[in-house]
Amino acid sequence: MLIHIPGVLSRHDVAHCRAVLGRSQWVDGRVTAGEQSAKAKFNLQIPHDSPEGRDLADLVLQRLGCNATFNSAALPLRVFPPLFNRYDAGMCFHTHIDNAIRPLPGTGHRLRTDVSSTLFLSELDEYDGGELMIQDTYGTQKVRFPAGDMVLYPATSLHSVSPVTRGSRWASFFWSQSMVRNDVQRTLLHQFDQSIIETRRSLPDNHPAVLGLTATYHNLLRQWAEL
Ligand SMILES: O=C(O)CCC(=O)C(=O)O
Ligand SMILES: [Fe+2]
Repeated sequence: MLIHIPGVLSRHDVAHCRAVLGRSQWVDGRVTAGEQSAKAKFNLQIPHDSPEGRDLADLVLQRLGCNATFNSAALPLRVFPPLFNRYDAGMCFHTHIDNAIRPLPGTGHRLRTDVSSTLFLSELDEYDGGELMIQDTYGTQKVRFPAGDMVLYPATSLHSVSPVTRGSRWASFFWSQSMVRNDVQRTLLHQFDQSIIETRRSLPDNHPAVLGLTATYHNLLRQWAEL
């Protein structure tokens, strides 16, 4: 399922990221692409081992850590340090699938990419085109959100970024390994969590219905989580 998370970064955060990115060295985006996607990828990136890239990745990780919707929807076990990309006019990323397994920089661990994310850093009126096109079971979804907003989608989806025809589209993108690998189970848990939150608006936390729903949520997570 596609999930839109508004306001992951504040306006101040977005301005800070853009100022730092504006004075950073951009390189060909193919540095992190797999064999097939390298042939499909025409964009620019900040190297993740650059000091600017690391500082901004830490900022995004910090904001993700306290974002309740991201934690409920992705149920992250490991998060790849966010990368930063840019598509100037004429740039695009043709249809591809993200690599299933990625080395986690500097850790000796690997990460299975269950959930893909794009966190937008450009406002909608700053560029034309540049839609993230995600193929899911309901057809192709076209995604373009305001700066600071993020989309989560199953990493199993074929996706592309349509050509930018005016301006420049800047974003952060990364992958999460989820405690719950299966997208259907993960989506059910997220919807269940949202229903519990709704129920707690009108019932006290010690109400038997709230206790029962909370117990079932945790027991389902216990059944399905892999650590
Ligand atoms: O720029 C985006 O929104 C997506 C980037 C992407 O699909 C990738 O780098 O694999
Ligand atoms: Fe991708």
